[in-house]
Amino acid sequence: MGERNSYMQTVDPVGPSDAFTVAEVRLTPILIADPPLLNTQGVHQPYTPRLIIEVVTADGTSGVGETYGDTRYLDLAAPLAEALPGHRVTDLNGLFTLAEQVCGDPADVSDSVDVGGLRGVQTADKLRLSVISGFEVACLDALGKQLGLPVHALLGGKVRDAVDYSAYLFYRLAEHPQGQGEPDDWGAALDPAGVVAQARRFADRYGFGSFKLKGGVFPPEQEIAAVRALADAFPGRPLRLDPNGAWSVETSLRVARELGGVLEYLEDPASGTGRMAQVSEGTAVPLATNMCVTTFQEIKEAFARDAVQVVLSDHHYWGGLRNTQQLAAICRTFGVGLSMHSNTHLGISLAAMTHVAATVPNLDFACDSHYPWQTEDVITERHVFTGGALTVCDLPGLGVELDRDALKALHQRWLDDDGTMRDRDDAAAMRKADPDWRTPAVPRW
Ligand SMILES: O=C([O-])C(=O)C[C@H](O)[C@@H](O)C(=O)[O-]
Ligand SMILES: [Mg+2]
Repeated sequence: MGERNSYMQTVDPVGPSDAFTVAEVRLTPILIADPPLLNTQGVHQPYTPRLIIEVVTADGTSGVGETYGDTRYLDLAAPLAEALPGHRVTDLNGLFTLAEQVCGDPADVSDSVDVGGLRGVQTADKLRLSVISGFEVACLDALGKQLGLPVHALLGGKVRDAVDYSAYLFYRLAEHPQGQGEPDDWGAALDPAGVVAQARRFADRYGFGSFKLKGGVFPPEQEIAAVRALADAFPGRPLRLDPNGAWSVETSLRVARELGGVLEYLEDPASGTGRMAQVSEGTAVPLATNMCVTTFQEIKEAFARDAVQVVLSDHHYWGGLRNTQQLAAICRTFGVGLSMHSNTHLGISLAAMTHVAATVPNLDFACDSHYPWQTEDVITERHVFTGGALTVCDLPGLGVELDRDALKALHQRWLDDDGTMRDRDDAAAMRKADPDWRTPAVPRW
């Protein structure tokens, strides 16, 4: 534990040049409560790691960012935090160069599938971009506060005053295996009736008008039945199903045939651009992805083969808010739809998502967000969904304020952890309920 504590680091101010110069960077890894949500890999851990990044400028302005907090991200964030003082928060392009210089040797990263993020194959570039995204958001937040401008204005200005979000439905257990974690009153959702009840509660409480079900958990017939039950309960509402690449091409095509009339899009039915292209060829149901197109390099093949019709952007994946805008422009150019992906996150990331979403003209679909599942936060005022949307904030920066007591408490939880929760591992969490559980081979069905 001792060595890990060094992540809570403060870098001394260096060389005053002007108010925009970064004087100090603080990295605070935290563990946040997460409910027992099921996916094809297993179940969410009772607590999941996030990293909170604070960039303080020479005039004492502090900007905040948030990203993944697993060890492999912390290992890249630490040298970047050390190198950033002396650079300006305006030098966002320089952030990428700096990260390339200090964030380690790409060869050190295995190309295994990223279990926690379910984002396809893990590479050094992807890890580095996810780290940069948190720093970029923190720099933009600081700059916006200094200039008295909201982040969306720094990105060129909002084109909408509210951003629509979709209800993110999960099959789930009533409680974590072995009674760990924080209890909640959602109960289990393991069949169509449970899924509909969960959707009803989301709709009543937050006004969400569209629904996404995380699939790949049960055999496809059961998930088809759940989507049909949703269609009956909410006639005409946009529905999505996302098994995270768990199905074969044949299974994907069968599900597409059966649900063709009710799905807005089918998300990552099969894994990899090749399989997605085969599915796409055989169905008119639009295919969406946050797995086979997650970097600029992956776009060309996927678009050329018409493997996907919708890309789910995610500023953590793509290296920040400005890269998300670039992705949006590419999608617009090629007539590919744009939606927004989410992983377990807190209010800083939701604010960042909302700012960039407000600036993208071709945001064609309501964005995903896990936020309603998160009961803890590090900001003083939680975001409130009204009519399924968030109002775009016009306050300077992101428009959120860090709750330092909450941050301290969640960091303490990270310090107190014996290491088991510091790296998200849904399969390991599932083994607490089923000791024989192994990450299923793909395709699972
Ligand atoms: O749309 C997606 O693929 C996700 O949101 C990936 C996530 O990791 C989700 O499956 C989860 O949190 O279990
Ligand atoms: Mg997905």
